[in-house]
Amino acid sequence: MKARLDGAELGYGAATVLRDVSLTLQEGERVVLLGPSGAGKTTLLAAIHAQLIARDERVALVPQDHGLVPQMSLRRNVYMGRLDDHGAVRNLARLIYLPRGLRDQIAAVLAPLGLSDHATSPVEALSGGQRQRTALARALFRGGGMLIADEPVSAVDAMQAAEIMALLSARFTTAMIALHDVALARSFATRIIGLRDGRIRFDAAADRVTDAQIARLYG
Ligand SMILES: Nc1ncnc2c1ncn2[C@@H]1O[C@H](COP(=O)(O)OP(=O)(O)OP(=O)(O)O)[C@@H](O)[C@H]1O
Repeated sequence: MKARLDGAELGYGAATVLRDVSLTLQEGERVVLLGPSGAGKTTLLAAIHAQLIARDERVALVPQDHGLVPQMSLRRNVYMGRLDDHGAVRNLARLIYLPRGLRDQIAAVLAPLGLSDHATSPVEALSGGQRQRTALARALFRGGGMLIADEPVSAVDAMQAAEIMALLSARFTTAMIALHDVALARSFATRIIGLRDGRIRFDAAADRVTDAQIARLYG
């Protein structure tokens, strides 16, 4: 068992966003969260992330806003996926001078994401799609037992999105990802959770979720 919520109320301060959330996430599941804007997908991802972090599990995270440092190079931002593996002094030294071995490891992650030509560019000079792929590269470089990602392919074209989701599937056996593209969700997920108006509306194996159930989330 990776994570579990049992009748949880999730929200911010006194404001409850999701009520009565019960779910268990098992190793090997690829869960996609679907639901309209504001339904609580980010809130649920944050709750699962907090639980895993509290248990010292290694999680690769792709936040919706990417969480990049704009003034630093793409490859230094990717390096930051492993900051918590080392103390401050070593990190500072590496952020000033990235040793050859690490540059090579980062290059291997950049290549399949089409970012090789931009390794030394500052993130602020990248396009929206390139920034999103930088955040994905950082997650791949970090690795770990689970991926948590919030709309990780919203800024790339459909072809790239499918390729990236396949890459993520190959690298992470367990994942929870918020998506808005239903077709992509169906091709990636082993399980789909539908959220609407502060509640889980359905939670089932992907091949058992009907198009009508999904349409009702957005209707
Ligand atoms: N930091 C916060 N403080 C207070 N309320 C918040 C905060 N973050 C989100 N909310 C509220 O919680 C609700 C759910 O937001 P959340 O970001 O989880 O939805 P979402 O399904 O991820 O939406 P989107 O698809 O637009 O990213 C919204 O009503 C939002 O306004």
